[in-house]
Amino acid sequence: MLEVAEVSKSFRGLRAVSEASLEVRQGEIVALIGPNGAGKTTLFNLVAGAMKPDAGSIRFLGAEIAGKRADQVCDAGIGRTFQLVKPFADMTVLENAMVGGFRGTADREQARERASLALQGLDMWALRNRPAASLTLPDRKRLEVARALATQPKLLLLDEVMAGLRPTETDQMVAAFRRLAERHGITILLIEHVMRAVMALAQRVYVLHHGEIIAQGTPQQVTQDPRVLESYLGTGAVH
Ligand SMILES: Nc1ncnc2c1ncn2[C@@H]1O[C@H](COP(=O)(O)OP(=O)(O)OP(=O)(O)O)[C@@H](O)[C@H]1O
Repeated sequence: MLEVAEVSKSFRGLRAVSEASLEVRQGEIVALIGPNGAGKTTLFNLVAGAMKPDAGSIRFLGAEIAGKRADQVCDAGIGRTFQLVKPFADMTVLENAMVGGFRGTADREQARERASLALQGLDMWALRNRPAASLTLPDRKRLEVARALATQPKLLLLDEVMAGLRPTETDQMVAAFRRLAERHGITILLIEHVMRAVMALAQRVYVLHHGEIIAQGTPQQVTQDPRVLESYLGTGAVH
């Protein structure tokens, strides 16, 4: 479904992503892990059209999307969340989710329907009339996912949506993503530091370090890889 091939991106001489390649198949849940500053969000930004790669190719469903604008990538079927969640505070939960629901349509009812489905899928329906400003951090994170889901993506990019959650809250979100994948066939690529979630969710994991993919495999394989232990998991930086 997604094929990232030898993609690079530098910022004034700093090579944030260096010839990185990865692929996500239809129906998979794949995790991208690595230390702070490894280039994970930059790689997401390249896929999602927020930035243009200096080199390399990014194909989605067989079509080249490298260098396309964010709205074009979204229209092609890739939804994303942002690490810093900033809902429209005065709008309700439903209205915030509807912002995603208007992708490719100006029909208010259609947007409401998509947003409602997204909120139900994340067990947030009961909160629909609350102002977003009143939400707790975990609920703001879920709302960010709901907004992305309401765009009805084929591929969902999740950027650290479980950071700051308690273990029980993490488990609830993991269960919600499992349901989404199983019932709605959504494919997920997630950046995550919470290894509890990675181990429970991901079928395959890529490890990024200094912009390079240094390991890939099942969660069990990568967590036993000496390079991964040295650069990341052994550092005590993960939960
Ligand atoms: N727009 C930008 N301009 C300049 N440098 C940037 C920009 N975005 C990212 N960087 C730099 O690129 C490197 C990779 O950053 P990135 O945010 O992609 O890492 P990350 O793996 O997502 O980290 P974290 O886990 O902390 O979110 C860092 O050194 C960062 O400072």
